[in-house]
Amino acid sequence: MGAGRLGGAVLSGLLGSGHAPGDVVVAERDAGRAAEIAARHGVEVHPPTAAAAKADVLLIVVKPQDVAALLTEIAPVVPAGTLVVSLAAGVTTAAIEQRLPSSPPVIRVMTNTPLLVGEAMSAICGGRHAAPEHLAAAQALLEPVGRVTQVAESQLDAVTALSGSGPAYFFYLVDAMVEAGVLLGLPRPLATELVTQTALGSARMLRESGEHPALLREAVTSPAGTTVAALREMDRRGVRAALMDALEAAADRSRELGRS
Ligand SMILES: NC(=O)C1=CN([C@@H]2O[C@H](COP(=O)(O)OP(=O)(O)OC[C@H]3O[C@@H](n4cnc5c(N)ncnc54)[C@H](OP(=O)(O)O)[C@@H]3O)[C@@H](O)[C@H]2O)C=CC1
Ligand SMILES: O=C(O)[C@@H]1CCC=N1
Repeated sequence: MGAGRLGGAVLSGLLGSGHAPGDVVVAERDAGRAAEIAARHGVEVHPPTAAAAKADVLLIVVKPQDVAALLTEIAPVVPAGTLVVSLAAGVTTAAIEQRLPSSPPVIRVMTNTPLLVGEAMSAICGGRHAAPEHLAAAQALLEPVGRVTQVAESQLDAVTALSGSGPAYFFYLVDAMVEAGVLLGLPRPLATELVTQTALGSARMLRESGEHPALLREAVTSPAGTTVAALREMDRRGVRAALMDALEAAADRSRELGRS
């Protein structure tokens, strides 16, 4: 349900990880996107009620503000045994359960767009009617497109602020660093290559060394060198405090979306 930016990525991820196009039905209200998706992926596209009535697993990937209206529309046709998996930020399992009289098991997911390259970070939790096998089913669905961890629902607003929105922060940083490279006189393609490979290499070091990021940072920071000159400037400008405030704002917004 919903094949926008994230829904489209989920669809590509599912098909790329071996789900047959014939096993997937998409509901997308933007007619142009619906036609494009049907043509590109060879999946059936139906209105929400027709799609929901057929689903063993119902993936909700519409904007948080659209979840209530969608659930109201499909509630009469969702079979009792359907596994409902919501990827919407902020919307609680209780809010979803409340709108579905068939009391289906509900799993709430916070994933992120690196799903497109098989490197998603997904966190999942179960609602009132979700049993371990439902969590396992959601985990199996998401594992082919990245890592999956189980969390308490009370942690999901923080998870959203860290890994859900996280790719945007890294892209923002990369964009700013490339711009700095241009300021320093480098051609944009070269600056982009330098920063992208540096981001990839740094991420691999974090994962593969298991070292604390502060130690990895220290190893780059030579006495009276270039790195410490840059880091002092970042500290002077309050970059660390700005990041804390920014992530707090994201978590607050996630909570707010849950109330709308
Ligand atoms: N983008 C991201 O990185 C992440 C997003 N999310 C969550 O994923 C969800 C989707 O986000 P995103 O993909 O960015 O949003 P988009 O607006 O790109 O996609 C949502 C799509 O759902 C369609 N839609 C809305 N209501 C219905 C309906 N009743 N039936 C069928 N289709 C419908 C929308 O159509 P229309 O354009 O007409 O409204 C739109 O195409 C959100 O809940 C968000 O919180 C979670 C983690 C990461
Ligand atoms: O910006 C948003 O609200 C969504 C949720 C996490 C990432 N994108």
